Amino acid sequence: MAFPETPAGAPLEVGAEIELDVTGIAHGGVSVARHEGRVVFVADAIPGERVRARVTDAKKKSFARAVTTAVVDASEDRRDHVWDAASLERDPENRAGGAEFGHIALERQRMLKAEVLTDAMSRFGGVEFAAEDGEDLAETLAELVEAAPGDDETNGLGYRSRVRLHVDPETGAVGPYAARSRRVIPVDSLPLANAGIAQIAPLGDFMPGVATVDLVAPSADDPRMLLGMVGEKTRAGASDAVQELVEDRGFLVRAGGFWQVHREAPAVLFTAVRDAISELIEDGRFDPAAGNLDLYGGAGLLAAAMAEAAGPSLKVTTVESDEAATDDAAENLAELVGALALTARVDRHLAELLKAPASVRDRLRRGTVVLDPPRSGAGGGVTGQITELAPANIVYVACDPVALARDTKTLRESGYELTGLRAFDIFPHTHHFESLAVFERE
Ligand SMILES: C[S@@+](CC[C@H](N)C(=O)[O-])C[C@H]1O[C@@H](n2cnc3c(N)ncnc32)[C@H](O)[C@@H]1O
Repeated sequence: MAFPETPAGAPLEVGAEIELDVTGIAHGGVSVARHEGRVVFVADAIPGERVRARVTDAKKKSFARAVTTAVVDASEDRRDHVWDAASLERDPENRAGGAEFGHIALERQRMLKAEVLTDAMSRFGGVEFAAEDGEDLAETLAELVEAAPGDDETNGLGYRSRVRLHVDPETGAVGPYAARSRRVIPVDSLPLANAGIAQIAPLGDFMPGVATVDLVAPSADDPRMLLGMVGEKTRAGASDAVQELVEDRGFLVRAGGFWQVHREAPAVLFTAVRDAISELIEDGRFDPAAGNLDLYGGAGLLAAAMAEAAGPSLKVTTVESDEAATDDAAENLAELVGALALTARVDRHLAELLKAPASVRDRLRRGTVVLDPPRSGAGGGVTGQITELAPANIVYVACDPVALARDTKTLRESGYELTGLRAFDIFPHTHHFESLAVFERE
C-alpha cells in the first residue's frame, strides 16, 4: 500500500510518510524528532538514526506521533528485533506490543533509560546530575541503570514470570495487544517469558468467552493460567497461594496478586532496599524501634528487606489496600514479632496517623518510610502527608521516573535531601525500569 509524501510546509496528516532525523528519547519508549519545527514522537526508532515514519496522530498543534516503517541511516545499536511479531518487517498496526526496545542493543537500552531518568529528575525534580570523579557524564550515565543478574548472558530474554494475554472478542484468538492499540495480535512465541510460561501459553488457541489470560510461573511452584471470563471481575485461581523464592527466603503470594515480573526483580529490589537501610544504620540514622512503615507493601517483600538489615527486633507496619496481599504479608513476616500488616489505603492510613497522639507522632518522626507505589506514584497528596509526618528517612521505590521526579520536587521543597539514587533494568526490551531513591530529613 502506498502512502502520500508530505510536501514541505504542509500540515502533517495521519497516514503521511515522512523522513525524520531522530535526536532524543522521551518518556514512554518513543524517540523524539522534529518535522518543520513540530516535535514528532516516533516509535521503533533509535536516537541518532534517520528513519522513514508513518504519521499516526496529528491532532495536537504542538506535537505529532509517528511510527518507523523503514530505517534510512541505522544506529550501530540497531539489532534484529528479539521478537519477529514486533519487528519492522510487519506493518506497524500488526506489530505486537510489550517489547518496544527489542530492536536496540541491551547496553544502549540502559543508556536510554538513564537519559530518561536524569532528564525527568532535572526537569520535574530539580536534580542535576554531575559526572563522577575522573569520568565524563556519558560514562556515569552508562552505569546508572544496573542490569539484573543473568540478563547480559541471555540477551535479556526469558525473564518474565508473569504475562497477560488477551482474547479477541470477535474471533476468540489469544495474544498480546498490538503496540499502541487494544487489538489482539496472535503470536507464535513470547521471547520475554520464562520457560514455565512458554510451557503453558495457549498460543494459537481460540478461547471464546474469555477476556484475559494471565500466565503465572512462580519461582518455586507450578506454572498456572488464570482465566478472566468476559463480564466477570474475578479470575479463576487468582486467590490461590503460590510459593516464590527470593534468594533462599520463601514468600507466599496470591497467584493473581502483585509480584515483580522479572525472575530476578524481587531479589534485586530486596537487596537494594536492604543495602539502603544498612547504609542508614551505618550513618546512625535508622531506629529499628521507631514507627517504620512499608507503604504499598504488597506481600511484605520490602518490610522483609528492612528486617534483613535491621534485625529481628525491627518494628514495621506494612500498609496495603488488597486484603489478600495483606494476609500474605502477615504470613511472610510472621517471624518478626514487631511487624504488623494492615489492610488500608495509604492516604487514609496516613490521615489517621496524622491525628495520632504526640508520642506516636514522635515515633513516626524517628522512623523510616519505605514506599513502593503503583505506576502513578505516591502523588502530591500522599507525599505531602509523608512530609507532614516528617520521618527521618524515606526510601522510595518507583516504576515511573516522572512520577518519582515530581514527588522528589515535593520532598526536596519540604526539607528532604536526595542522598541516593539507583536504577535497575528489570524490564529488558521494554522502556520500563525501576528506581530507588533515598531521602534524608535535613
Ligand atoms: C508496586 S506494588 C508493590 C508491592 C510490594 N512492595 C512488592 O515489592 O512486592 C504496589 C502495591 O500497592 C497496592 N496499592 C495500590 N494502591 C494502593 C493504595 N492507594 N493504598 C494501599 N495500597 C495500594 C497494590 O495492591 C500493590 O500491592
